[in-house]
Amino acid sequence: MAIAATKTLPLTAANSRSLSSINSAAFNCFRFSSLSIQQPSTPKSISICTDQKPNFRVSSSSMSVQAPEQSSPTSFLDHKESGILHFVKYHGVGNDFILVDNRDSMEPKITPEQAVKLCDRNFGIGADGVIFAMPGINGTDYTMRIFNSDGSEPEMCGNGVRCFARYIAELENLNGKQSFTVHTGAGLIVPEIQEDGKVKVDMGEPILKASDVPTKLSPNKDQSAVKATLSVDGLNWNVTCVSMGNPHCVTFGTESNEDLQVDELNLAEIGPKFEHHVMFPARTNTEFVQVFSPSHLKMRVWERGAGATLACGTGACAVVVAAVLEGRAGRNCTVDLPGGPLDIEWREDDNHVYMTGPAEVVFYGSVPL
Ligand SMILES: N[C@@H](CCC[C@H](N)C(=O)O)C(=O)O
Repeated sequence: MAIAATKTLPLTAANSRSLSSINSAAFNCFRFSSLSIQQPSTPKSISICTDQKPNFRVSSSSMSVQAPEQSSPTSFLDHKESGILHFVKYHGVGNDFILVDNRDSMEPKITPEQAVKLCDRNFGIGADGVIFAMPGINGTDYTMRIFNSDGSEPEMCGNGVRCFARYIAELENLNGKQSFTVHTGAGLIVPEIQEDGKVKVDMGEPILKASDVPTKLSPNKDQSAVKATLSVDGLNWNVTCVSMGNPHCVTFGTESNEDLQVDELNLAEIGPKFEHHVMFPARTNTEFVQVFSPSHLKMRVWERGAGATLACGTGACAVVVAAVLEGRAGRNCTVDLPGGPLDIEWREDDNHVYMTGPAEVVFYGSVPL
C-alpha cells in the first residue's frame, strides 16, 4: 500500500484549527505544495498554531517554504476526497492509534485487512490499532470501534478511549463541555478531559465471573478466577482473570517464583502462549506485574491481537483490580508501563474503575486506500 502523506509530508497552517484550545501539543506549521499535514515539534520547542496567528518554522534546510498565509476556515479534518483516508495518529503512553473520523456512518471507513496494512510499522503508518469515531447509539454521544493491528476487533481500549476523547474535542466544538458518553463493545464509557489535558475515564465495573471473562479455568466459589493456576509449558503461573469489557489474565508470578522481575521476561516467547491458551476461548491480554508498594505497580503487557505494546489502559485497570483481590495493593495505584504511568482507582462506592492518563497527537496524515 502506498502511503501518500505521512510523517514526512509538507504542512499548512490551514489545518491548525483550534489546536491551542484543546491540548498542550506543540506544532510546527509549514506550507508548500498542495499536500498538508501537521507534525508535533520537539516537546520543548513550543510553536502553537491558531487561526488568528499562523506561525511557521522549518526544520529542514532542504525544504522550500512559502510565506505564511491566512488560515482558511477549512480544516484538514474536513477534507473528504474519495479514495483518501485522512487520519490523526495519537498515542496514550506509547500505545498508538490511527484515529478516523467516521461520524457520518456506522460502517467503518476501512476494512480489518486495510487496518492490518495501515498498522504495519514498516510498510504502513505504524500503530497498535485503528479507532473509528462514529455516531452514538442507545442515547450516547458517540460510538467507538477499534481494530487491533492484527485486524481483530476488541470490545474496548483504555488508552484508545483517551485518544478518542482528545480527537472528538478537536473535531467538534464541545462548547466548554469536557465530558461525553461513548458507546463501546464494553458498554458505556465516560471520558472527561481535565484542565491539565489529561483524560480521566470512567471505565465501568470490572467483570469477575470466570465464564464471562471468559476463561475456562475452574472458578472459585464466588465464580471468579482469582489466584487460579494456569499451566504454561509445564510452569504453573498464579493468575487472576478480569474483564474490563475485554479479557485480561493478570499474573504476579509462578508457584516457584511469587515475585516477578518483569524486565527479565521474554515477552515475545511467553506472551503468545498465554494469548492462545486453551483456557481462554476468546484469547486474552496478559499483564505481568511487579509490586513496588501497595500503591505503586509495574507491568508489562502482551496484548491480544497486537503483541507487546508500550501500554494497555484496560490492562492497567485489570491489574489494580487483580492486585486488590489478591491483597497485594490498595484501590488507588500508579501503574508504570513501558510507555509511562497511569493512575488507576477502583472505587469502592460505585465499583467502577477510573483511569487517568495523557493522550497526545503524534501527527496528521492522509493515505490512499
Ligand atoms: N491497548 C488497549 C487494549 C486494546 C485491545 C486489546 N488488544 C484486546 O484485544 O482486547 C488498551 O489500552 O486498553
